[in-house]
Amino acid sequence: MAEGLKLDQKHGKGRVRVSRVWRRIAGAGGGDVIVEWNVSVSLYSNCHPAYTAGDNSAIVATDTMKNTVYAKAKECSEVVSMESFAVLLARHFSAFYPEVTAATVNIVEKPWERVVVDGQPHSHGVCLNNPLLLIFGSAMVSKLPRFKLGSEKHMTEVTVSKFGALSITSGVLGLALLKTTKSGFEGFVRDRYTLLPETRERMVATEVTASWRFPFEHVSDIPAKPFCFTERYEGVKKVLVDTFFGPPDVGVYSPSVQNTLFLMAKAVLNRFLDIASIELRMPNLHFLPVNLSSKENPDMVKFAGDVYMPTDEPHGTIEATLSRTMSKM
Ligand SMILES: O=c1[nH]c(=O)c2[nH]c(=O)[nH]c2[nH]1
Repeated sequence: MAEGLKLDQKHGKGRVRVSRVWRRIAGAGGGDVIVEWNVSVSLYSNCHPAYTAGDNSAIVATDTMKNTVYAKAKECSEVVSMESFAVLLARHFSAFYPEVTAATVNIVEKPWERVVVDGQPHSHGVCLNNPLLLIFGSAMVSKLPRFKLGSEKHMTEVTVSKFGALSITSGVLGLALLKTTKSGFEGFVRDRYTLLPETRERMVATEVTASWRFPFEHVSDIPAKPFCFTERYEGVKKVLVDTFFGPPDVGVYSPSVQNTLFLMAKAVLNRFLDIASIELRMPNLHFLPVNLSSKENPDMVKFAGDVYMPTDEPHGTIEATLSRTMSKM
């Protein structure tokens, strides 16, 4: 490497789309299982000569990485969670290639769900965002309490080093939540640039991105139970949503997105001891009160908590990570 320069690099294949079908006998909790995953792979290896001298001898071709995703999907003869598939892939890349020191695998799942026809789970039909859906896939998964909202997606990121050191997170992407009331924002800094009025009555809307880290530090620490990650995903989503909304009849007052975010994160850590930390990103998606008037028509639309203009930009960006320390919070 040239004097005074440092090169950090990795390479991989992004957005490898794979779908795996497991054929199963129809019947109680049965039927075909299909998943659709968008997989990204990054490999850490010493490829400096490729950058600096055109020497590709240490490069695993990204095309090979793509092929491996399909080959490993084929090898999974039993239904696997996407976290388990990510671990399997990351272990393969870091162990199989002498050049590779660590591998990161990201997966985002498209939320296909078994369709229900005449109250009966269909043996081979799935659709996206089915609000009626109560089960998906195998008998084991079907026993989980499903929490169905909308178009949110399940994601995971797994890194495995050559010696099995592990980092594993799961998350939810785009969990859209809105309350028509029980939200306000008061007491913030006021200066000559401030126009926003203080309020104890507003709508609040967000699209939560959450990512929670498991405490497993080595591949051998991963629980043997096949669907523990899927179960945790459903559980975390439910805790996040329940905390955001509060009880169905009275709700819960939110003095800021910041406070609600904190309570959501804390509820997850309190409920699930196998989660070490959680990162929440909660954009504040503004619904602007609509007032329309002209000299001739001063009261065309006068806002009375009824007509809003939904916006998604610009939006507030509220983000925080809550982690366990040794002492109890
Ligand atoms: O809950 C809120 N947090 C903010 O930081 C903020 N800033 C703002 O303009 N509105 C809001 N609302």
